[in-house]
Amino acid sequence: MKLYEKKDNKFLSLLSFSGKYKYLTIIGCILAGISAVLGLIPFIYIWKMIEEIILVMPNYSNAVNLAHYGWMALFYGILSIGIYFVALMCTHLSAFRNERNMKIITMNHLLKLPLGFFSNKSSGSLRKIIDYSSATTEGFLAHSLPDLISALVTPIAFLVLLFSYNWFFGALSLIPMTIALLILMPMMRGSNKEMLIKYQESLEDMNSEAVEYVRGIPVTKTFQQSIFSFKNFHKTIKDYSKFVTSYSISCQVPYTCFTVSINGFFALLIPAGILLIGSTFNPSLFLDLIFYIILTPIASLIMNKIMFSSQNWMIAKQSLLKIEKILDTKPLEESKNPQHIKSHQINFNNVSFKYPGNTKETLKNINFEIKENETIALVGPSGGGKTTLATLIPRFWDVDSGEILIGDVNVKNIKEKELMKNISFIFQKTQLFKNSILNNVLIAKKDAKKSEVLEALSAAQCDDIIKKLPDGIDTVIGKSGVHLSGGEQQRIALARVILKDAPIIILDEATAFADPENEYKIQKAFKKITEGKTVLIIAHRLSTIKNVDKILVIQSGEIIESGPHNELIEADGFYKNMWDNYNESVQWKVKNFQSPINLDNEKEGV
Ligand SMILES: Nc1ncnc2c1ncn2[C@@H]1O[C@H](COP(=O)(O)OP(=O)(O)OP(=O)(O)O)[C@@H](O)[C@H]1O
Repeated sequence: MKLYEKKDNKFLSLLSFSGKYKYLTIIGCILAGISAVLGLIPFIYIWKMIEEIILVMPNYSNAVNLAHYGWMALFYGILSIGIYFVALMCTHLSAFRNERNMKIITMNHLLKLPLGFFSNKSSGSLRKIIDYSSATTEGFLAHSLPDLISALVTPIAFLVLLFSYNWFFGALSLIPMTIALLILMPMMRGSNKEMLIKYQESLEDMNSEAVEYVRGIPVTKTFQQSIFSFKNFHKTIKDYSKFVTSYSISCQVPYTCFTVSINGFFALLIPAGILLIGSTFNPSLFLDLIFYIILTPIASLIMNKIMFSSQNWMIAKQSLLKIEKILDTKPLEESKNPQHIKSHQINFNNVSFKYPGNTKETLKNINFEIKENETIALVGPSGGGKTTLATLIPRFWDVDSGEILIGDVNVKNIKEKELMKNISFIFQKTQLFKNSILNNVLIAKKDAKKSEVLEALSAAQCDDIIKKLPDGIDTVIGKSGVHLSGGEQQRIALARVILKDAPIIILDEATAFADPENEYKIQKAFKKITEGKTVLIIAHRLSTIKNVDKILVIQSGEIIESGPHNELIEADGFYKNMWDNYNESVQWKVKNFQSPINLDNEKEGV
């Protein structure tokens, strides 16, 4: 049976996550309905006991059926609870399966999504969607659904009972119930439904601003902006409180009327009963009245169950929609006839691309070639599209038109595993795990020997880092007292790339190495990594790319100039202007700071 099928009916969509366990949900619901009906029977026996007592008054010894009625009430009460227990077991088993499958299906789908999808979403927000959504839908299926079914089934049995004893009292009891239903229905639909969605959204906004506020405390303190920084968080709290107040006020009248009507049976029944019974005592009429006084409070229980279960369904439905949004994101297409890479030359042929949801193209008609073992640099103004262009090679996104070839094979026809094996992508922002340095590097090549890892670390200029750590390469990063600077983290990440030894290197040169010594070492490691490889480097410091084979100048998603450094300088165009500005800024830096780096190194590239 296929797990998860998107359907227009969201309840069926949700249930499909349970697979064949969905039948347990159905059985659970049927049992919950039976239990609800059986739960009414003890009330009849209690009433019968009262009836017998009243009819034999004052000769109580004649009340011979009391014990039988009592046992029957107890029997049906226990039977009803027992069946409800089994019903809950069934719905729980199915709900647990549903939660588990929802998590597995969503996580599996995430693994198939283009890597670019994750650049738009924080891992925290994805985790929250998956955890929170599966937990709320589990809660609904396990508890609220059987409650809702029993609350819907009970009124039918209840109505039969109401009219089988005394139609007048039955009709009278029905008036507050009908009023309550009429109030409840609009509360569960239309603007109130939207209000509930908005309520959830404003709660989420407030929570994420709270996280943002706590995360930003060091920055805001540095700039002594505590009140300013609190403004956003304060605004979400105020918005939330404003919303909740107006929501509560809007519910005030209908909810009060609802509560009054579901609890107001007595206000109608007792005076009506007294009027009907009149001055001459009619025991049969009096008994009917007692019966309705015993029975009608069940109605308020039913109404409350309907209200809370419907609310929980609305929340579960919103959660399901969030999961469906992730599942609707198209995974990368796997080629039916995958081909192997024969060389490591890269070609961009008429490539155009725009980000999902954007109207403007980020890259327009890009054409260039990187021959095997050549190094090409991308330069240009911020936001021009350099990173976007580089991320298209390892298929973070698929191109909208044109093609990207590696060794004459379209990247779309290369198996993901082979593509990833052949490319190392060095990001500006390093991601190290809270694990030992050894395991952090081993991610690049699981079966590598310790000596290979040490060699890679040494080539990545990490010897000084390892030496100062208490347990050498077995030191766990992030453990108390073990902290690596940004530059040191970058060097550990470079060791991974050296160990992986992929023939194609895509390198996003970091700009934020504050420490000149780190910067020098990283440049040295970069040199080692790129030897004999096909390299695409996104350069921010022009000195490092002076000797590359070709430089592409990207502006507004287009290649506006291309060629080696000297040719571009001679052309006296955009690049020449960038180069002059860059040199000016280097001179300015040297004048203002006593950098320990040799200026020759800086200008010639290392
Ligand atoms: N994930 C994304 N979703 C939507 N738009 C994006 C995304 N990433 C980048 N962009 C947009 O694409 C354009 C190009 O961005 P890109 O990061 O490729 O530029 P860049 O030249 O690498 O900039 P920088 O030098 O500052 O890193 C920008 O306008 C940016 O806002």
